[in-house]
Amino acid sequence: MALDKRFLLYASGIFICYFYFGILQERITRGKYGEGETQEKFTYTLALVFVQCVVNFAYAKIMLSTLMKQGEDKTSRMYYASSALTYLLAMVCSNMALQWVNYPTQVVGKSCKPIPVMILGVLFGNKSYPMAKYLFILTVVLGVAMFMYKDKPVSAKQEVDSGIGIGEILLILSLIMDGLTGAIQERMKTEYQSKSGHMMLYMNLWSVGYLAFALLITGELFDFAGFISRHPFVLWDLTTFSIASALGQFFIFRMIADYGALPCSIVTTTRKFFTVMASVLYFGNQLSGRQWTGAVLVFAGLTMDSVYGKKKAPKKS
Ligand SMILES: Nc1ncnc2c1ncn2[C@@H]1O[C@H](COP(=O)(O)OP(=O)(O)O)[C@@H](O)[C@H]1O
Repeated sequence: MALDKRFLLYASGIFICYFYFGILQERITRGKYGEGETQEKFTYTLALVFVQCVVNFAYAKIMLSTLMKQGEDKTSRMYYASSALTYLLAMVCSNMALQWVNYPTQVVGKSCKPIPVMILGVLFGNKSYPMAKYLFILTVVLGVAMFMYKDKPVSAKQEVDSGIGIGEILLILSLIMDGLTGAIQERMKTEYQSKSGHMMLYMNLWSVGYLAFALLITGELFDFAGFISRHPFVLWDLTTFSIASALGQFFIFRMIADYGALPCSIVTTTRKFFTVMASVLYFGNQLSGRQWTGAVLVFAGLTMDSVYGKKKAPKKS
């Protein structure tokens, strides 16, 4: 992973925008709306992702017709249609998983993202990496997972550990979808030299189409409209959330187009690690021994990767 100025700019953009995105996402989805008997929760995942994709699309459209003209796009529409589907399924599966596993488990699970991105990139994205890179990425992922994993409080009632359940299966499916999305994006780049703005525009356009269909079929659109009319102030949070999402995704697509899906997933995973680390330190908590080991592994893996991970393996034909 080359650490030039542009890379650092994109990484900072992702860190800042998704930090704000995370706060708003939690405020919207965990907030309580109304008082007493009529109090309700926000349960409109499809609608939330729909609004997000509409704003992402609009942002890409505005950028492409003003500041960031990127010329003609020859990318196969099949690639946009399929990557939009895998990108949506990844989000839907990880959200659905929350019905069976708790939030920290979901974050730890999803922090393995660089692994499927790497493996499926090699299998389906025509990518190849030097052997050492696998080791560095594994070190980073292991470090992040060790850092984030929460021991169950001793006083809590021991639940029967059922091993792999529906929640875990959904997380694995979500990771596979993330890996496929990255692999298709790599193919777009090598076969059509697809540009960041075009990828953002069309992936979100297809997603809006799929989601509009799903919203109508499930009837969620009407429930969501009712919710908005009962709690119109949520529109403000939805707007700022979507703007953070569009700005963040802009950097994500720049990162993918210029550096690839794997460096992008390493940055997003490292971002989660830093967010948790900042909150531990901010609240004056001590890092546990396991967390220290995790942090050392993350830094060691990232440093090794930025120093030695650059060498390209011979390209597959
Ligand atoms: N390869 C990608 N292509 C398009 N959008 C992406 C990609 N990777 C991440 N994103 C966007 O960034 C958001 C946050 O991603 P990330 O930080 O990796 O967390 P997670 O996937 O666990 O939700 C995703 O929900 C998605 O909207």
